[in-house]
Amino acid sequence: MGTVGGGTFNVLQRNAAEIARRAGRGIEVAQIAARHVNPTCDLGSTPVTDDVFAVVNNPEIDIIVELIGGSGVAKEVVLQAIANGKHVVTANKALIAVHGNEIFQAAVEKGVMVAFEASVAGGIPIIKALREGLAANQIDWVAGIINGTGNFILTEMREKGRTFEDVLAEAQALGYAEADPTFDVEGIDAAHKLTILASIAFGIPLQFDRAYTEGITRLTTADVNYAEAFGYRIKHLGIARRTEKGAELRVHPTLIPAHRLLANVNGVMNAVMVNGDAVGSTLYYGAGAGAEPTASAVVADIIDVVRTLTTDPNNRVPHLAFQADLLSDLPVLPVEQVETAYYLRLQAQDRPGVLAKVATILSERGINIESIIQKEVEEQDGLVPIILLTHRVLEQHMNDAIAALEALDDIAGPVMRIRVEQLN
Ligand SMILES: NC(=O)c1ccc[n+]([C@@H]2O[C@H](COP(=O)([O-])OP(=O)(O)OC[C@H]3O[C@@H](n4cnc5c(N)ncnc54)[C@H](O)[C@@H]3O)[C@@H](O)[C@H]2O)c1
Ligand SMILES: N[C@@H](CCO)C(=O)O
Ligand code: NA
Repeated sequence: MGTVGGGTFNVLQRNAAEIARRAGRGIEVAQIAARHVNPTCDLGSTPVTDDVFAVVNNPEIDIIVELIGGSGVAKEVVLQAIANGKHVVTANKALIAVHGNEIFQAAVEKGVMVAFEASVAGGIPIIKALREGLAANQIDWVAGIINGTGNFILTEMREKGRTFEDVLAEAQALGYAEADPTFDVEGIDAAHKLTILASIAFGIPLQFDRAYTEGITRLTTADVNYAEAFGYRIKHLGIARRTEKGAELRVHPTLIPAHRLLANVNGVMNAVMVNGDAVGSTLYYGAGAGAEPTASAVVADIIDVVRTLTTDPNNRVPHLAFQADLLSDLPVLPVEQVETAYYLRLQAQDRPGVLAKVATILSERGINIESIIQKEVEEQDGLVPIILLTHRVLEQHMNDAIAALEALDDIAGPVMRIRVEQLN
């Protein structure tokens, strides 16, 4: 009965009549396990226990809705529910991304469903869209803003000049952040969600440990402003792309052209772009976190499960969109094998010839400069910033170039690098 649990209870009560008309039968909250009753809920006579396994083992119950979070007791709850022949609905992306292969296998063996729409992009029905609406397509890439807390922080910093810590505290108070908010700001939560999206898009097993993850904590206002000067915005994106060599799976701050719709997704809103070979580019937008937006997805899953109760278990929509025995072994590429364009910001000594040395290091590694800004103003200690955009290059060549740049006497401190995507 936390944020999402309370929201789910309230939506189920408020919309009970509409939900029953859709599901074909009433849906009753038979029992709740909670440490504390959520003060937004009027429980009436609904029984509450503090023993979650009392619910999981209650023979009167058909569907267990797991809204605890994490991979501790939540994993036990889900596996025990499956073992007891109950269907499961969860919002827990950490659990699905890390233990989903095991959980789905157990569910298939027992002939039960595990539904997890709320786990990715909150209320946006992106799993439904990918798994069913786009089932005709070969999906080429998926790119999205899939952490509400992080996007809220970046938006408030950019638009109102607020500090990182101040906005994070507000996101926590609003119920957007994970129990451990480093999951939000270090990109772990987004990597959990991207792992799930990539599996459903490409038909590969869940491989969270292969995802490349970079957070937003190192971004500075200067980078945000320089990006704008080049006509870009910085967004924290999850990107999954199918290439001939394998699948890219990466979460990192990204410069995207300011006119793209994704660049204009602000606050706690999420958006996911999906590119399919038949449909082209499609975009899904909505609230990525919060009690009732997330409950919207949880309740939709409950309705889905209720409608499917009478379906032959062998004939249901597969958990990962593709038949469980037909997943592909397309490898997830190490990030060094990923090709992107780059934004680089260097702190250079204000002496002649520095720019030429920088250009030489880049060109020796086949890296073309697209545009460059060299600030006239000294910022500090005789240093002037050089900001440049490159054409696309393999990450391993860029790593090599950055190491060479950082070794120059004329360059002070680490080089700031942000990947650039055109998303077309
Ligand atoms: N908050 C959001 O906007 C959002 C959006 C999408 C998905 N999610 C996911 O939903 C899940 C829940 O998130 P939340 O924000 O509601 O978290 P929360 O911390 O508000 O709620 C979790 C609740 O679980 C309770 N709990 C913990 N252990 C328990 C136990 N053994 N028995 C009974 N209750 C127990 C806690 O007391 C708490 O009330 C997480 O997996 C989260 O990642 C959250
Ligand atoms: N902490 C998550 C909740 C939604 O999954 C977010 O901010 O996006
Ligand atoms: Na969703």
